[in-house]
Amino acid sequence: MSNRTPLMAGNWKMNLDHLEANHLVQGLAMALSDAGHDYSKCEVLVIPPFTDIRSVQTVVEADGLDIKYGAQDVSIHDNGAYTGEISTSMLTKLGCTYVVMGHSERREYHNESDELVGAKARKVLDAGMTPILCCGEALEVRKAGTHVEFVLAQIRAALAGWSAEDVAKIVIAYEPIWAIGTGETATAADAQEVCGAIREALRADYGDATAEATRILYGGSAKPANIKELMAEADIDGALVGGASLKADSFAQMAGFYA
Ligand SMILES: O=C(CO)COP(=O)(O)O
Repeated sequence: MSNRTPLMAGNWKMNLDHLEANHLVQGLAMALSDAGHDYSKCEVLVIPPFTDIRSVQTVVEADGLDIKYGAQDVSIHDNGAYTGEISTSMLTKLGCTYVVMGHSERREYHNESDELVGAKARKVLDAGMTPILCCGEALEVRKAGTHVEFVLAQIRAALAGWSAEDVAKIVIAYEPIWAIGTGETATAADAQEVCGAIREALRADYGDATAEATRILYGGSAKPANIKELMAEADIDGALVGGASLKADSFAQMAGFYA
């Protein structure tokens, strides 16, 4: 049994306005409370669009909730002439504690490279927040059987030059692209194969302490029906959930996987 605290992270993507965000967070808090959720057994994180963060902060603070929140992306710059960008200090000011980077949708639609993803992770860590570094292969790579090498290369390129101590503070999310939003979940064994290989690569590169401390999530059509099976795997420490995080009851149920 590892001493890593499981993390259930809901990536809302480009869904829900700030009023709907209020409603979802309140509903989630209520569903978790009704289920007697023990936050020490599973951390609960919501990752709304930027425009919802202030509303989420207001609900979380007013109701004293244990739900954490973060952002889906961030700039590598501090401030200045970067139209459309959001800085780490804007996020910390709003109480964000996590930031996602390198999601396959941003790599694909915004041409984000491993180097840029790594620079974002560095910026987020330096700002005192936790980076959630996403990786994952497309269907062609999976079919070619080179998915493990592909994913390890993404992670190694993003984290080049990092210290073992810093790597231990991040979260890695393995999201096979063919399983995102398709209803096609990787089997628990498929997910474990890659998550286990990631942990072994961390062990080889940074040593046992880092390999044991770094949390590794699975993402891709994770839902109440498959979460227990996924969480039973040795190297899966939580999930990065898209669709199923948009409903309070289903996301709360996932966070209570241990019950
Ligand atoms: O991309 C994902 C989370 O970041 C996964 O999305 P789905 O859970 O909707 O497949």
